[in-house]
Amino acid sequence: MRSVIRRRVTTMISAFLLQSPPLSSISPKHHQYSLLPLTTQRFLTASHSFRLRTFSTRSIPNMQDSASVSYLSQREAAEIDETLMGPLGFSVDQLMELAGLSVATSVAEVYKPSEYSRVLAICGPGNNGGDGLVAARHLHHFGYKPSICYPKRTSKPLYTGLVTQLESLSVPFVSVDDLPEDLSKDFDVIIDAIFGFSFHGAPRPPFDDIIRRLQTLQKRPVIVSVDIPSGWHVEEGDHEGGGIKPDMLVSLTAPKLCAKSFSGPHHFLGGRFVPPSVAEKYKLELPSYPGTSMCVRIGKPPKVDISAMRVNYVSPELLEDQVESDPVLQFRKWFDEAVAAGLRETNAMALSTTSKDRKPSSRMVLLKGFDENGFVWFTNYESKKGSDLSENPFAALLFYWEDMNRQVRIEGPVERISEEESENYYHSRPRGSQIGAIVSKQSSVVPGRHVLYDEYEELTKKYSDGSVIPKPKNWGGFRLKPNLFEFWQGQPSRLHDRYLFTYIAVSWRPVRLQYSLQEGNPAWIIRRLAP
Ligand SMILES: NC(=O)C1=CN([C@@H]2O[C@H](COP(=O)(O)OP(=O)(O)OC[C@H]3O[C@@H](n4cnc5c(N)ncnc54)[C@H](OP(=O)(O)O)[C@@H]3O)[C@@H](O)[C@H]2O)[C@H](O)CC1
Ligand SMILES: Cc1cc2nc3c(=O)[nH]c(=O)nc-3n(C[C@H](O)[C@H](O)[C@H](O)COP(=O)(O)O)c2cc1C
Ligand SMILES: Cc1ncc(COP(=O)(O)O)c(C=O)c1O
Ligand SMILES: [K+]
Repeated sequence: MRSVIRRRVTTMISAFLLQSPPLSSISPKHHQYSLLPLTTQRFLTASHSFRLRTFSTRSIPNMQDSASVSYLSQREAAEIDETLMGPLGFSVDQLMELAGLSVATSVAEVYKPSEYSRVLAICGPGNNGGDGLVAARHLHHFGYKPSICYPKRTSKPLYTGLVTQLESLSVPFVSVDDLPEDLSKDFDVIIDAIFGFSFHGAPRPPFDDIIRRLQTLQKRPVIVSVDIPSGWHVEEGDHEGGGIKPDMLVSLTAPKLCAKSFSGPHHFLGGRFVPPSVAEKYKLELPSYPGTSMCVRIGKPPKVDISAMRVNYVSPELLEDQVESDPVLQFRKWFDEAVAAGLRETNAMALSTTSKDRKPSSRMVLLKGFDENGFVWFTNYESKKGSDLSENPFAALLFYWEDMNRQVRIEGPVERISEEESENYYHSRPRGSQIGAIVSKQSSVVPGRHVLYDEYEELTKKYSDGSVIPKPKNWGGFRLKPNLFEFWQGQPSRLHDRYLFTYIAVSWRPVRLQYSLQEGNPAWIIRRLAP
């Protein structure tokens, strides 16, 4: 019996894959690099002079050209939905869960709960409304305070289950009559989950009135539309004008044709469940999703007002008795925490040097070790920083661990490490990087990339037998011996915690200290600084 069912399902899937004609209106533009991820394609088309390189998906924003993403008609959207839930074995609950999660993660990418906690999800009678219920549940778990307006409930177990789940989280349900006239007083974000791709005709009560209120609000919360801005024609968009103007649209599976006329700042796609067979069959051009994310930004990068860009840092307080008396220990603690938090390149630091004419310059380098003797990095001694340091052997290091609202400054004299230490480190590096260090006369002018590549190829051949690649004399490490540290922990309203550690020769004793010497490490003086 089971094998008969399996055979039937297999036949259905093959029939679906082989027979259904591709959707005419979504035929992709011919693309020279169509087998590459879209991000790479864009990179290649934009700049042919660069060689192909792979990006870590976490490292570049996924902003796709809207032209390179497929749009679906109403019929096509419904057909894909049926296919997913038919031969491809998905259930509606599953797709709704994935859709709602994609909406919640998209909201969380743009509207942080610290500023946009009060969310109202207005849910319609169909699956679009169900997506709104699921999104509200996830937003609750992400730290938002959602409320639900769900005037036309259905009695299907899927929906009653979603309502029960929200009620068990004490998420309030508000009736249309109880909604405040001015929605911006009570809500920071409105999730428009009223109508999705099955909307037709003109909105009927009570949704006509709700949509009218969303259109006409003067001062309003941000509006996030799920799949379709409610009231818009699924293909023509806001063809009569005067429809709602969402700030964010989260398209599901693939954007519908109406999304072409979406001009708001944030267009996201949540469809990280579309099997490749569906994308291939319907010739869908879909962006790649970054990392483990359920959503990806599509459309044009948002226009930003740089002067209004700011983050209000919210962190646990850092009080006097919480900082270590030994700054190297304190650094280790924060460094370990940053590594544990999964920050990328925790050891990347800005290194500032000055030349003999006292002009400063900064660049990033990688910290390769630290202890009570100092902080070590490697470079070319004949580079700009190398010559600066021979002219003025003092430097400043700066770490910024953004996700943790933390900054560390370190200053002090610098010296070269021993040849032996440099040799050891050099030979621990990948062979390609060792050859790279020979090839690069760092900070000198190069006529073109080919010069570097030619020499690199030549040396790669030369050392292809695995023999030792000699370290160039001018390549090695520097060690900064700190006489100053500052640990900075971002706090709300710019009232940050800052602790300055200064190294005082033991023979010298300051008279008035704002913060006393601590036992065990008499040489370091710790003072709190005003932010
Ligand atoms: N694979 C996917 O793309 C997924 C999509 N999901 C979400 O599902 C919606 C589509 O859901 P569906 O249930 O088919 O339709 P809607 O939510 O758009 O709404 C249908 C209900 O709305 C009523 N309706 C339609 N027009 C009107 C109107 N003018 N006024 C009032 N009410 C209207 C309709 O009633 P009818 O009596 O008119 O039939 C229905 O009750 C899609 O957009 C996604 O959000 C899945 O959740 C995940 C997978
Ligand atoms: C994250 C990051 C880490 C880097 N690490 C090093 C490094 O450890 N050593 C190095 O010589 N250059 C490193 N670089 C390159 C430098 O920033 C810089 O371009 C190069 O050293 C030349 O600098 P200079 O001309 O000021 O000497 C790094 C760049 C980045 C973005
Ligand atoms: C030119 C150069 N040298 C050295 C380094 C240090 O890193 P590693 O020794 O891990 O290659 C970097 C890191 O980006 C670099 O760009
Ligand atoms: K909607």
